[in-house]
Amino acid sequence: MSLAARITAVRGSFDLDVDLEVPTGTVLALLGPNGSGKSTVLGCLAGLITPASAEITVAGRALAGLPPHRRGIGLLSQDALLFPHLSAADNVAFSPRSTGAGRRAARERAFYWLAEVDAVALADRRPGQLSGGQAQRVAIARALAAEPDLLLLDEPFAALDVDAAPAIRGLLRRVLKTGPTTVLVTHDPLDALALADHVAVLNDGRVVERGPTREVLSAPRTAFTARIAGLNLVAGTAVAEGLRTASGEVVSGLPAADVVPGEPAVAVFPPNAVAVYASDGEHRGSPRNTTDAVVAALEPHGPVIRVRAEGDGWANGLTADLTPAAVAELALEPGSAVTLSVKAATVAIHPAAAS
Ligand SMILES: Nc1ncnc2c1ncn2[C@@H]1O[C@H](COP(=O)(O)OP(=O)(O)OP(=O)(O)O)[C@@H](O)[C@H]1O
Repeated sequence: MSLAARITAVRGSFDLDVDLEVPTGTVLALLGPNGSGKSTVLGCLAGLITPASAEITVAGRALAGLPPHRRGIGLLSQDALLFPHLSAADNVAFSPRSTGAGRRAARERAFYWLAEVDAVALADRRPGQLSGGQAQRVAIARALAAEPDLLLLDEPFAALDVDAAPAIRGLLRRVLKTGPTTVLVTHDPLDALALADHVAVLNDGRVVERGPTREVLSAPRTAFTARIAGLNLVAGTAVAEGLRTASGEVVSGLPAADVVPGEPAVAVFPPNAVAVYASDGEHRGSPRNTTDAVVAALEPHGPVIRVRAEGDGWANGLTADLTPAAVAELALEPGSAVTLSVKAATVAIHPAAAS
């Protein structure tokens, strides 16, 4: 059920004007800094905020003007917001019950979804007896048990502690593979990488960039997106020591807890983790994660110079931040041959959406 939306909204002195297209069954991440309008977009889609104007269709059905409960939308926010007086199973069964399912059918559907999120053992507990991560599992089951045409995720990991977040992120990645059309709001590019097929970058109420997640985040076309993303990304398949690229090179790094060997993954590291050496045939630095490249461009970036590299294999498109003095010492200019080296300890390996 694809989503098409064109929304304008005014909140005090803030105005929003966005259009979004999300193909059936895919995940769009809305990425942007605080106050850029992400929650306003979700609120308008969900029917919780009245827009100035809105055309919203899901699978050709017009939603604007419908009350929230008739939109066929599931909403998952930072906090699980479970009904405190109901057990986990009854919280999940509430969704199908509210759309007309009988008691037994609703309970069956609740247990199906509790099993999907590995929470059957929690079925009889009240929300007060659940940890934050457990409650969020139940909330995911509740959102999906409604079989929504459109799922809205509002910073779903923001309230979880750092230990719980990777498991929930992994769980969402699994259920979203075959899940409904989804809009994910986040300010964390890693969430977008893990879950989203496409991203739209919001700034000050406008979409400033959009496209396939990896493409946008690894080669941002606007300085604004580069500031948000600001990361080097190398895509491939997770292996024990890190990641193997499509051309067979291995990038060593530290896998996040939810990385599964053999599954799509990205290696992520900041530009200031990349060391640049003159290419004199001698590889210095760590022998791992060392590759030859050519300087494609040099751009001032605040107090540093950002060196953009091109080359065969994983060096292509990497950026490195150097001091002006280092750039002068190495006599770097476009076309200079260099060797790049990245310490494995600075490389994080994360699961990635498959596309
Ligand atoms: N009730 C309100 N009245 C007036 N202005 C509001 C109201 N709610 C939000 N705003 C303004 O609307 C703008 C967009 O807010 P919104 O919450 O959509 O941004 P966001 O990208 O979701 O931010 P965050 O990441 O902080 O949640 C902000 O400038 C905010 O100050």
